[in-house]
Amino acid sequence: MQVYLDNNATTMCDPKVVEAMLPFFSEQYGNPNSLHKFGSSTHPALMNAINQTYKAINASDNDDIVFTSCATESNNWVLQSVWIDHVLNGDKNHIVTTEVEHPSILSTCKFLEEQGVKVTYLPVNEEGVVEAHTVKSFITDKTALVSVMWASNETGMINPIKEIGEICKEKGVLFHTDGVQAVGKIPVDLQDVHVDFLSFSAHKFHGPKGIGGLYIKDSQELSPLMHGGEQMGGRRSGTLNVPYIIGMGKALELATENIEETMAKIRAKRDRLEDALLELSDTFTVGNRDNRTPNTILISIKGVEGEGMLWDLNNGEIGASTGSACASEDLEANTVMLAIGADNELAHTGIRLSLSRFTTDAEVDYVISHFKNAVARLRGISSSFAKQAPTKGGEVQEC
Ligand SMILES: Cc1ncc(COP(=O)(O)O)c(CN[C@@H](CS)C(=O)O)c1O
Repeated sequence: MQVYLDNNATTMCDPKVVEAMLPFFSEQYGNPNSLHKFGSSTHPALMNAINQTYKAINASDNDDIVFTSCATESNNWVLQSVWIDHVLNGDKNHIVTTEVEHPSILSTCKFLEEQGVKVTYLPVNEEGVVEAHTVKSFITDKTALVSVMWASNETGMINPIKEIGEICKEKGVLFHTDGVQAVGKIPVDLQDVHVDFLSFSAHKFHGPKGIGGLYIKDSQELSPLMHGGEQMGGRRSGTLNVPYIIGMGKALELATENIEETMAKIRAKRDRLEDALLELSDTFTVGNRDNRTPNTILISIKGVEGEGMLWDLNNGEIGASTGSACASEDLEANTVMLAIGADNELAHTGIRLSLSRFTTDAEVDYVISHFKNAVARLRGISSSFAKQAPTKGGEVQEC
């Protein structure tokens, strides 16, 4: 049995999404900006996809949604253009973000620091969540932007975005949220939550890789990163990726049409899996389930290196990760586990399991069985663990 439990890295394209996309590769393949029928024949489906996208996040007609190639582009666009508009051409010089953002935020902030921008990387609490009062305390009159992810790709933990948005609105500071792990997974209602910018990416909610978007509140000014061609009203030049935009729209419709019911079904499987794995001695999972995306588990297994566990799971045809795929090449400790206070040894034991609406009960049963056997195998050969007698209480005593 093959079981895919790395849906926070990317998801399978829903077959219904593929079906919606197909006609726009070799039948209705015109450039939407062309004046002839080959181009204009794509417009009805494009408009439908745009409407599906607006509906999925409850954006208003006054707002802009600009299609990008991915959330990494969307994140880079917001950070670099706020720098251009409000630092280089304004009187601001400060950005507030968190220690646990995705590399596309953290690396871009590092680049901006090299250009002289002051960046505050806020700590997270023991649950991996940034607290709204902490954000408030670091905003100054020189702050150009606050950027806090809606939900963590590593832990699934959900940040207090509504509170932070109210603080930023009150202080007159622009607010960006990286919504990649929220859109299509939990309710995102931008008439209820104040954000100026929101990044999202289709391959996180069973759409195609290579298409994402940036929500821009009230269609406010934001210098373009991509010039030439004037598509999207000049906000993001480049020929529109018609099949992928249509695929993203369909994926959003499928992901959000009964989102509460879908979340409940995924959470039931996740909780059953998490409860079973926590029966193993000296394990813990990060974060309160009630404040976590319904599909994610970040579990620490004392005495078992994350990479070794991944290898064993992979041998059992189970796909998981030690954290963000972007960081999977390096054998560094999980940065989020370090940020919540785990020591370096423990931070190397994290395994991220992320389910989807396609995960079955039979797959969960298989993973439970294989995971427990793998832990027993790996602990049996672990020098650091073998000497210790695991206890129910989790406090392991020297033999
Ligand atoms: C919160 C967050 N923000 C941005 C991205 C990047 O999305 P792209 O569309 O691939 O550019 C991701 C993708 N995180 C994957 C791959 S690194 C993970 O394994 O966690 C994300 O989770």
